[in-house]
Amino acid sequence: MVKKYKRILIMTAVEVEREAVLVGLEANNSFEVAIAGVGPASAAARTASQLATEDYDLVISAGIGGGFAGKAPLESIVVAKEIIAADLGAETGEGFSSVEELGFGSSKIAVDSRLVEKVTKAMEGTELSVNNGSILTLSTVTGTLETALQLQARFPDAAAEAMEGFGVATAAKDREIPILEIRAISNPIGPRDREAWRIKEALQSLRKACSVLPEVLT
Ligand SMILES: O=C(O)c1cccc(C(=O)CC[C@H]2O[C@@H](n3cnc4c(=O)[nH]cnc43)[C@H](O)[C@@H]2O)c1
Repeated sequence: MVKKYKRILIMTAVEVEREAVLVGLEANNSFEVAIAGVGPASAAARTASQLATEDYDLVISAGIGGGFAGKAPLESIVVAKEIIAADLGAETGEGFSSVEELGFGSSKIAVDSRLVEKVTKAMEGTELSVNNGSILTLSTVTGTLETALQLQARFPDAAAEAMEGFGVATAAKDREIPILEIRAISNPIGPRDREAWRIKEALQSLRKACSVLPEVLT
């Protein structure tokens, strides 16, 4: 049985994402939707500021994101099973070393699997395609096939990437508040083709995905 939440903070990177989330939620009073800015540093700082203003019992990082080939098609939704800072570590002659390998802490933040299952099931009840997998946080949008393949090799369970999840999750974890990350896929991860990004369509998917949240979570 998944608990019900009284006050939920949703952080989006930019205003168009915030608007999509708000339309989906239909002005539900249990939710606050705030702007994180682009990238993990801004996201962590702004989430921490927001969490200092009120008692929230759930935090969600939401927005558009890139989908890995064969894992998350355009306009589908990914609900994170785990949130991973994929570029937190060191480049070495033998490849990438994570902060875990370097002995500096953790690049992974866990998500409550029962909560993920409940939210995923509810979203599947709309006509959305919903997948679960790790969502990677990167400060740089992946723009080559080589980097995409390297990321898939390092994180075989990854379904999507975006730029804020780990920042939002770090601020939530600091206050021991549970976290979710939800991404609507706007582009494939790989060779950069900005013209092919389906931002409008992904925002529609994000709106639809968020429409189930009041019933599932509150
Ligand atoms: O086109 C660009 O050069 C560009 C560079 C940085 C950010 C953007 C955005 O559109 C920012 C919006 C937001 O979208 C997320 N996002 C969407 N697709 C991806 C991706 O493939 N990899 C990483 N992040 C992605 C991200 O969370 C941004 O905040 C455009």
